[in-house]
Amino acid sequence: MKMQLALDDISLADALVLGQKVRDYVDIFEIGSPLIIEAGMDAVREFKQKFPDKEILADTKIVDAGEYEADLAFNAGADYCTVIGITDDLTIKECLKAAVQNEKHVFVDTINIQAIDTRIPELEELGVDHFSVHVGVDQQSVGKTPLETLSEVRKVSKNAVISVAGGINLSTVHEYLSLGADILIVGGGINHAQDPVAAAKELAAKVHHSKIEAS
Ligand SMILES: O=C([C@H](O)CO)[C@H](O)[C@H](O)COP(=O)(O)O
Repeated sequence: MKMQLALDDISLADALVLGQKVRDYVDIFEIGSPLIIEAGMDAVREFKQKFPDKEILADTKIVDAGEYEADLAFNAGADYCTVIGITDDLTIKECLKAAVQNEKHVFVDTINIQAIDTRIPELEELGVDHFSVHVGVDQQSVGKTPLETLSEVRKVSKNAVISVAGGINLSTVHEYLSLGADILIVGGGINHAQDPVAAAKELAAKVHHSKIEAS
């Protein structure tokens, strides 16, 4: 299992400093949506340049102009971008087209998909093979977690790469280790920890010792 660090409510300068300190523990650096809004694709470019041995995910959360926006992320050096699963199939297909052209990948974010059992097969029919099971920060504030959706997606997905995100931290990580995700995403659980480097180290030890390997 891989660990992805989501860099969300942090400045680009601070993110680069944190990235340097935790680089040994992190497999994928995620340039989070708030950081993209603040710093744009320069954040992706800077991370790719400073950490060429790491995978970079741009959490673009695309909802329209799929090919154009996905290209922005790939051209900046992202290995992955994200598109919202409840958006139009045309947009999903345009993102997939950009991914194929750039030899990169698109994660479809499951945020707010109501019917997992029908939407996941529909998306796989379009060619989707990467899902990010995600409960956003606003839904987390009313007690939601991605646990149930992760089990559902694992059950209905044919063979996709699956990541999981939404309030995962040192106290809750054990609940996710055996549920079949390939990538565990942590944002606040590291960034907001009292000691972010120690939290990253401890989380990585658990995640990397989990039996499930990312493809
Ligand atoms: O995608 C995210 C969210 O929508 C804010 O952009 C976060 O990166 C994701 O939820 C992981 O962060 P935590 O929930 O703080 O672990």
